[in-house]
Amino acid sequence: MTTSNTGDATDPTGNATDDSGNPTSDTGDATDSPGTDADATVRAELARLRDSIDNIDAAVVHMLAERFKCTQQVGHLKAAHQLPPADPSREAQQIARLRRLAENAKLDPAFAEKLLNFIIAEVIRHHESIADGTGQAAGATGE
Ligand SMILES: C=C(O[C@@H]1C=C(C(=O)O)C=C[C@H]1O)C(=O)O
Repeated sequence: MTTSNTGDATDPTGNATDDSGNPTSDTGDATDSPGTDADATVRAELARLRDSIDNIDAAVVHMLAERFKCTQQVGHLKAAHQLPPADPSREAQQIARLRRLAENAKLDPAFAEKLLNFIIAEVIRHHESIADGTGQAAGATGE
């Protein structure tokens, strides 16, 4: 719910809800309204799906953290051997591969490409900082 919302919304069944998603017209008696059971079912399904979304988001964060630990090491290796921060031919291979994986997984390949480019741009920024001496020390985790 946004903070700018002043009026009551309706839930997915069209019933009036308050800002917490609770029915405003329901007296709380499970037997008095035909909409009550449906409301509870919808809320339970929404909560179940949101639990899965939260688990997936946590997995994404942990996987990204592991990826950045690897790329930080690559950055130090490159800086130590005067290699350039970016490697466009490697990136082209990764993008082609990720687009194929996305298509097979029924994920929009253009979205997958944008996401990878966003991540790689951040990695290259880190590598540039490591090379110019303003980056994170080797082995530092920030924890
Ligand atoms: C991590 C590297 O450095 C850069 C970042 C990449 C990435 O985040 O996957 C890929 C290529 C490089 O532009 C690398 O060269 O492998």
